[in-house]
Amino acid sequence: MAMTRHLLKASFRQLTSGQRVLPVRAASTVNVGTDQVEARPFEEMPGPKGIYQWPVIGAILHFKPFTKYTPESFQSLINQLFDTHGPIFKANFGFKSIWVSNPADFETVYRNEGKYPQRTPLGLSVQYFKRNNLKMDMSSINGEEWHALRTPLNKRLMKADSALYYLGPQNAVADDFVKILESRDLKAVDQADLFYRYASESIGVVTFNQRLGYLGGQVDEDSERFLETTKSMFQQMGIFISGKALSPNWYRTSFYREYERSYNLLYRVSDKHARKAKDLIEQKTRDGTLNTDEPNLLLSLASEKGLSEADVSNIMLSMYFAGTDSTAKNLQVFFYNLAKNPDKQEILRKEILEVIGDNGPVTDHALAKMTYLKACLKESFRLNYPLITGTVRILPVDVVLSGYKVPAGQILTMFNPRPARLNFEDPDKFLPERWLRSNESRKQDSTNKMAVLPFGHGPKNCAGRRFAVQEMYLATAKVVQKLKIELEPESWNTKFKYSMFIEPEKPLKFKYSKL
Ligand code: HEM
Repeated sequence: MAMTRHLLKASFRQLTSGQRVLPVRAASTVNVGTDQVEARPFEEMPGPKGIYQWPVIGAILHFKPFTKYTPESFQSLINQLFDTHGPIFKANFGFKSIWVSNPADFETVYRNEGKYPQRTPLGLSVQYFKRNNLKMDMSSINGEEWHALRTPLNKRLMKADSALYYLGPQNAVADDFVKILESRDLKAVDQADLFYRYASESIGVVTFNQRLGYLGGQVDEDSERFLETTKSMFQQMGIFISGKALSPNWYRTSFYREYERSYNLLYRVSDKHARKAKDLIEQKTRDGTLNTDEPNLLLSLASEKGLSEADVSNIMLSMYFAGTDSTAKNLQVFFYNLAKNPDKQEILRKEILEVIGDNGPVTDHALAKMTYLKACLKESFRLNYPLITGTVRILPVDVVLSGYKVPAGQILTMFNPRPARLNFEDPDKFLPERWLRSNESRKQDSTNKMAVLPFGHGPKNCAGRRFAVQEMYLATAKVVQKLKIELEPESWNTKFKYSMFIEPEKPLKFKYSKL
């Protein structure tokens, strides 16, 4: 029954706790995915009814001991509800939301999200910002406030060279990663840590314009604490999302206080880096060497007139934080899929050796030629969807989804893991070929581009997607170039679970052998 108690705050607490949803504009327009006239009323939308709609108790009944589901197997519960109710349903997991699984509906949602797309923030972080009287971080805010931060960032990110600019330093990070794999007898737990260090070091090159030292060499005390703190914060967020901590909405629980201490440290270190960037800008301005067209993200944002030092720190911290656990965990899953499919790994190795040889760097030209590498990553995202659900939106207008009228202001969760399976032939197989242009059946498989959206979509999509894939391409190309990735027998049939991102139920044990 302990689990039951936790589930009072259940898997969707991030939606319910202290969330701040901006007021929805008047639902004057009806944007339809199907004909509005024929659409069925919202009230008729299927979903668990009766006692399942009751506050609190309704949520509890979905989970153990009443069913076989736990917060970690939440995806399976949602899949079962889709099997029962069809492609759209409404449910109350402590908070009313609409669950959407049809890619055509995703398209309708994104088409109608407007200039300021709204997503529900994590309640735990909202409490931190409120209590500390701080501007919320970029990924937690909506509306004009969000737009003011995201617009200058997008101006840079939309340029083709925004990520390519960092290829040189990020190649060096990937080389260090390979050296460690080559030289150390790694235990499973060390490996998870190493992936985390790789992702943090690589994104640190972008957000803080420097090597932080996580893969050896010099690391100062602040940076090491920064790494440990971001890691433990993701664990805390996982605990919070699965309902295993008391809500911090009414008083500052010890769990919340620890989270607060962690966030304070992140801000302190991030502010230090932003200040350093400002100082460098001032020095370059004095020297006459400042080039505002240089695609260096930190320096160009720091020289943007409309952004304060605190804004720059906010953007960069959001990017850094969002770019650690996400990339680290998904890179591990990618390696798992390559290890499980040695024939595909061999095809990939052939491509890599043909393009960059056995010692060459990964240049932008090389990346452009590595079509199989890109297909492999896309397939890994499809087979093992990176996040627990897919993203959330609250629309400012009424829409029609799967034939039902949906009023503005509803929380819509786009359950991407489902079409990522159902829309593809042989969905349980790792088949990168399905993404290649040369593949005959590709047209059919990709008829709906919305079926696999690991980075969300639209103006509020993942701000770091170019960096995420670049870092994953680099690590994979460099490792596969030099080493064979295999799994120890005990990891061969690993099951995956979700906290925020996908992760193995037990630490993965890889084996690397020199070619
Ligand atoms: C495999 C790795 C990653 C995955 C699967 C991932 C996925 C996502 C998803 C699904 C969203 C929500 C998008 C939406 O609502 O449409 C998101 C938001 C975001 N991501 Fe990522 N992400 C990854 C890596 C990164 C990296 C490396 C960075 C930073 C360099 C980053 C920065 C962000 C930021 C700042 C947001 C919030 C954007 C906003 O609200 O404007 N992510 N990510």
